[in-house]
Amino acid sequence: MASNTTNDTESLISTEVSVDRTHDQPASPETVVEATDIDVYYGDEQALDGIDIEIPERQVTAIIGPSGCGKSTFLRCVNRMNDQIDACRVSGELDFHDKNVYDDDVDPVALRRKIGMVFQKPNPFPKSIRDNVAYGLNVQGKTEGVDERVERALRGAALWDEVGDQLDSSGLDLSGGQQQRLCIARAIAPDPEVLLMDEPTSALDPVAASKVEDLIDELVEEYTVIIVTHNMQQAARISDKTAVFLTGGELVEFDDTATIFEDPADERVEDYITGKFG
Ligand SMILES: Nc1ncnc2c1ncn2[C@@H]1O[C@H](COP(=O)(O)OP(=O)(O)OP(=O)(O)O)[C@@H](O)[C@H]1O
Repeated sequence: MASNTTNDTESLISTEVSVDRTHDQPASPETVVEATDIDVYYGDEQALDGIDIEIPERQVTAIIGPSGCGKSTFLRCVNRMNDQIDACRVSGELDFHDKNVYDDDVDPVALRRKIGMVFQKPNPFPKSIRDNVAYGLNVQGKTEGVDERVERALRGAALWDEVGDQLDSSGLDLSGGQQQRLCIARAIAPDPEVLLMDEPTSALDPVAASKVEDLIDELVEEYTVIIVTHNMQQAARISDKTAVFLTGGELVEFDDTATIFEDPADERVEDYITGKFG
């Protein structure tokens, strides 16, 4: 423990945040995404300061921290969604399988097929369920096996049983929780390796949020998941690793989730986890 508040902290943790991740993990997983000295500026304002992190394959990595500390900015660095923000400038190296995604020869659209993204608010297109899921495949010009891939993605997103007989209905007619799982199906249909999730349950009711959490637990068998969450209980429940960002855009600690919540090395992390600030 980093400070002399050990007993207070333990009692808070035991009542408020329980780490119950049971996902089987390989002893030494491969690194799939590696950031080295990533700085991000919006105009003159620095949002991230020298981020170094290695994200392991087929695990859930949670990014937590107070509002404005750069969590979403980091997530958007990974698949270059920040390219779409004019004022945003990124420096440093962000490797996906040892290839810097900021190299000139990287096509961001192709990158985003490999590194899909799910947002806070479900954002299905005003199209049928089938066309929502097939969207990425259509953009790629894929015509063969589309129906099979739509079914596989909907099954993967735990939605097939609910919508398999109404694929021509509008995605907008689904409930919020179903819409979010539809967006997850859309993200996994092109067969990505990494799923970036930016507070994917915060707009959902508790039952729908719980379904998405269960789904993440299944998705990680096939995909690497990086999830931004404000909900520390959720991070403790679903993640293998946790990265704690603090104000100033600094990554102050990154470790196994159990270590972050039960025995953090940095006093500021302990203060944040125990609700002393943020
Ligand atoms: N498009 C943008 N233009 C200018 N500044 C931005 C933009 N997006 C984020 N910022 C600034 O960058 C900093 C980090 O923002 P970011 O949204 O990444 O933080 P966050 O930790 O995800 O916040 P929250 O938890 O509130 O969503 C903040 O100061 C924010 O105001």
